[in-house]
Amino acid sequence: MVERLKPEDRAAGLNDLPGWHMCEDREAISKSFKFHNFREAFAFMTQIALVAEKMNHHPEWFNVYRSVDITLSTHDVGGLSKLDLQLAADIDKIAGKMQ
Ligand SMILES: C[C@H](O)[C@H](O)[C@H]1CNC2=NC(N)=NC(=O)C2=N1
Repeated sequence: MVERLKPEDRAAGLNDLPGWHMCEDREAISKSFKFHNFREAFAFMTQIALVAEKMNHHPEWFNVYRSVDITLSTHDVGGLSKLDLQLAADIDKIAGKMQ
């Protein structure tokens, strides 16, 4: 069972994830991405979906046209775990490859 991160580990992890920030209303992190068009935004989401399935750790996200807003938290622990930091890093890697 994955553990909820201690505040210091959460802060350290976030430091290594530019653009990701803590949500104001809950223990979760979030980042917004913008692409050239819907096709690219959806390709981004498709690649994330494959990684998320492998990890058995799934994003909350909101897509409108070429924007994708992603929120990560670990529902099983009611907060953040190392899985959220891992998935955030993987998401940034996917976004980086698309530019
Ligand atoms: C039973 C199953 O392992 C769990 O529900 C997994 C699936 N995906 C998950 N995704 C996220 N973001 N948090 C979880 O706690 C979680 N738990």
